[in-house]
Amino acid sequence: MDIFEAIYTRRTIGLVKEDPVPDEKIEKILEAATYAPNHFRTEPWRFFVLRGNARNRLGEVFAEITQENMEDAASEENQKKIKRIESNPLRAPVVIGVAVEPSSKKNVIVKEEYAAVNSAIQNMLLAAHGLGLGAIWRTGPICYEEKVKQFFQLTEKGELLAFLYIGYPNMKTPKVKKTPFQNYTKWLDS
Ligand SMILES: Cc1cc2nc3c(=O)[nH]c(=O)nc-3n(C[C@H](O)[C@H](O)[C@H](O)COP(=O)(O)O)c2cc1C
Repeated sequence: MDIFEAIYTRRTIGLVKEDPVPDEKIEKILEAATYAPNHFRTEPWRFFVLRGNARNRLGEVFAEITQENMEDAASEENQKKIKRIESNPLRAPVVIGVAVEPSSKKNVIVKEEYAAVNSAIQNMLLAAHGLGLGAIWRTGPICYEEKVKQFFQLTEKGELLAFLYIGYPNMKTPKVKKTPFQNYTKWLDS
């Protein structure tokens, strides 16, 4: 796929089939991630490929966090919400957690470590699209909870930046209207 075709036709695909994704495709996505720019070549990305029951284990962590943050977790409505959130990681056959582990090398600016990982994530989304897969980048406050960090055994400085839910698309590609770049651009020539 031509690079511009990939960029212009990639859309967030929130609904995917349960069909498994071959390891080779997952590996290509991970490899694409590692080609992202990263200042001082710190390679601050960490990947966690969750499939099968690992997704249930993540769901249990989501449920615990949700429950702890509720005033009345026992109410019928809240119990339903907890169950729904617990099942969230089952929405795709593959969930890749992408985290940043900022390097402690001299001169490294932490913000830039985040920038590198976010660039890697975009590479992953484009690679998934190029391989005929659908993907959605999911976050929300739960992403940044201590228990999620513990689940992935991140260091104190580490942070989970994305859950990429990946599978074969099970929805029509949404149409989006993009704001022309002119609206956000100033050309400075002198
Ligand atoms: C940092 C980040 C976090 C996101 N988190 C979510 C999320 O939690 N749930 C969701 O539905 N989409 C999430 N998205 C995806 C955006 O909603 C999506 O990219 C946006 O709607 C534009 O659609 P497009 O990707 O098809 O252009 C996230 C995107 C980014 C960059």
